[in-house]
Amino acid sequence: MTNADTKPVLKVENITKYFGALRASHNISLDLRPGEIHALIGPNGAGKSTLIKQIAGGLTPDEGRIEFLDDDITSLDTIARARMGLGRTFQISSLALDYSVLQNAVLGALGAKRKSYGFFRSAMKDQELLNIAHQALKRVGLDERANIRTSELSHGERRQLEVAVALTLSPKAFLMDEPMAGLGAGGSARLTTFLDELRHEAPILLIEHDMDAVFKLADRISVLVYGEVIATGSADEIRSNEDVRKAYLGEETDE
Ligand SMILES: Nc1ncnc2c1ncn2[C@@H]1O[C@H](COP(=O)(O)OP(=O)(O)OP(=O)(O)O)[C@@H](O)[C@H]1O
Repeated sequence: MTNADTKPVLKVENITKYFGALRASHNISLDLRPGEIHALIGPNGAGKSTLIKQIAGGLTPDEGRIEFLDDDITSLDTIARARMGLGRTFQISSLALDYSVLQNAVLGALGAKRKSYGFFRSAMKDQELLNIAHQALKRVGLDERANIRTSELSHGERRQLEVAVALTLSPKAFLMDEPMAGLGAGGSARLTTFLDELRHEAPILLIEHDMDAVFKLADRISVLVYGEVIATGSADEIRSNEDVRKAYLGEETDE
């Protein structure tokens, strides 16, 4: 289902971004609506991560604007956007590997609550932060691993922990950059089920190379090629779109 009539939570309007002479984003417009998973697909180097970084605040667009919950956030930094409720999981892990699973989750909660402690061990005694952290870990199925060093987690568990850290923010929208990467079939299936539920709490803009997951989960799919959105539509519309088949899905079947 798509809540086609509901107001978007996030609106990207005419974003253009150059790296030197390379136009990595070309006049991109898309939105994210309540309750939906909007997937962003496209060949390697199409500009998916560059777009997500501009939405998250790590890169500034040369042209265009970004609106989140009716506010123009184009000039806000990553931290301000996160505090407004824009949650993000990264392609490259941002976890502190020497810290425990629980400590990583508490770090997330600490940022969200704008609390500061001289020593991190004091934060680890803050019951409010601990509750938020445990709750987030429970939701992704990692609570029993709370006291393990993060470096000892499997790849799949680290991905789960990244989602838990994002959850400590109580996000109003999620940006997820390849959350399934490196997961086995079992891990991928579990994350698919989880994201399927999570979308009702906060919609998800999802970059994902796992086409099975994309076509199973996405209410809408946008296809990015050479920095341009060449199509947006339902899974069926995208599957049968001739331009998309030529530009992208044809390649995918050869891999
Ligand atoms: N900081 C940068 N400086 C210069 N060029 C960059 C920078 N970041 C990305 N690019 C280039 O911009 C283009 C888009 O890259 P981007 O990583 O956004 O693509 P992508 O669709 O996310 O690719 P992938 O699926 O491989 O992750 C590529 O040609 C890339 O080499």
